[in-house]
Amino acid sequence: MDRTDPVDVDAALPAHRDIYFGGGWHAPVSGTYETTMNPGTGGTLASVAVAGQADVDAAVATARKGFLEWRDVAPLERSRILKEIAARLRAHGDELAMIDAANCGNPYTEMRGDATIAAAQMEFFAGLVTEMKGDTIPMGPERVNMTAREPMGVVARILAFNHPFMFCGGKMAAPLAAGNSVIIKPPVQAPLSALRLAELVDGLLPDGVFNVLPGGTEAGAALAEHKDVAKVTLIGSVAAGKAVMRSASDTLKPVLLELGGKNALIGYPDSDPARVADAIVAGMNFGWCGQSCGSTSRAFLHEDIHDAVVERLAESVSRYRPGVPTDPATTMGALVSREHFSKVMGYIESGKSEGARIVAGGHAVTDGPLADGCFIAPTIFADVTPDMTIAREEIFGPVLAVRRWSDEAAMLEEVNGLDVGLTCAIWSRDLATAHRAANRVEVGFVWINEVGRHFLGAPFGGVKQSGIGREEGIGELLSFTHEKNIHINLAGQ
Ligand SMILES: NC(=O)c1ccc[n+]([C@@H]2O[C@H](COP(=O)([O-])OP(=O)(O)OC[C@H]3O[C@@H](n4cnc5c(N)ncnc54)[C@H](O)[C@@H]3O)[C@@H](O)[C@H]2O)c1
Repeated sequence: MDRTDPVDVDAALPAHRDIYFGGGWHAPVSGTYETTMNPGTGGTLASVAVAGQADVDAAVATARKGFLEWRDVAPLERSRILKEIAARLRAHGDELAMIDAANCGNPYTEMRGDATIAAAQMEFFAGLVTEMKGDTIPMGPERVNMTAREPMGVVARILAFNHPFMFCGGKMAAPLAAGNSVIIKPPVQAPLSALRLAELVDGLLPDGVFNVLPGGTEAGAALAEHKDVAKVTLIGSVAAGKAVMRSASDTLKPVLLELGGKNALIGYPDSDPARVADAIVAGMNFGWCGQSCGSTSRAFLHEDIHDAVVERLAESVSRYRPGVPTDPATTMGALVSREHFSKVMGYIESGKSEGARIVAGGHAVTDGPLADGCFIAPTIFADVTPDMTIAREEIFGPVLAVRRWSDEAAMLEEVNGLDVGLTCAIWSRDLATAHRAANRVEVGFVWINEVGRHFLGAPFGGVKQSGIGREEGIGELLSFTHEKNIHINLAGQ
């Protein structure tokens, strides 16, 4: 099946809407189900179980049993099974992409890429199973002292809504490769692709090794608090990150937090205005409505190039036009929910009322088939000042704030002036200038003359309140292990 003939949404949806753990499907103990929406049509897609404390307890117990079996599976056998999962993800990429397009509003064609990335992440970590290596410490002929890396136990992964399937498929990879069992808590707005993944993977792993608990804050908090969850991770907002860390503190479990950002793209005076304009648009991830933690949503343009760049932005952004997310021709989708749509529209109104100048967009889109969906035109504000709300808060929507600068030190101070620090893109023909700036920006990931891309193997994560820990490289695998030191006295008996 190719992109001109995508699968039917209804046919792609999972048959199961309950909670998946212990290798089977379970109705929620409370009997609670909630409808999940199609933000492109405003219609209802399905009614999905909401896991509560009792479901979390039952799931963790089966995950613990699954772990005890999985940790003893030989590494290369674990690798073989993970590669089989990856093959299923690739084989079902069309339907998974269609589920996400319908459930979270991102364009089908972009989500097709997400399914491929999830499979690639699975293959990447499957290839690293033998890299959980320890050390030996010289102790002379009578003693052996060594460290071994062991899996931790049950790992809970709580996920954000912007790439539902890619996060579910990709983030289970490292903990499973290291020999842990995994409980996925998919995003409350878009749980359906995770349920489909459970259907696809069912039977490949020992029971309880992979589990999916749809639900909201109660399920997330119960996982973070649970004494038999060895590590909890979150992809989500700064506020949720703080809540998860607080919940985890009662049992002193480690956390891995991938949180929000308000990232800068810096244009130096020697850079090419046309390239910078294209980079600004690309870095915003307008395809999925700017709903990306790494979006460079603050553009700092030197006064020598500011006007030349800004005058190109409207044309550069014109290739993104909101459309029906499930249509393969669509270049820009819908925001994930009516609630989030209203929040983003509120930010746009604040930009207008606080005196910023609209260069593009600034309004909802309701033409024809988009009438009942959550669509907003790609929006660019110029003449933004540092005190404006749109210059300071993560909007997580298709809204870009352009700043003009002349003094490098003052510009860098402003770039670093927020409590978050995830990514930064730097544009200059002079690598010394760019490298000096890369050195000074307080973030975890820097692009020079590039923007937006992730590179499998390169560690991704934030500093300050953008998070704790790194993903997408070998460090992610090792972060799901702990070191045990074993000392042997060969002459002891
Ligand atoms: N750094 C990254 O890699 C990355 C990637 C994608 C998204 N994000 C961030 O995610 C945010 C957007 O996603 P969102 O709206 O789904 O975020 P969110 O914080 O509202 O929710 C994220 C997840 O956390 C759960 N959750 C919320 N409160 C919780 C609590 N108190 N205890 C336990 N679980 C809780 C939610 O149910 C959901 O599954 C943005 O801030 C974005 O920057 C970060």
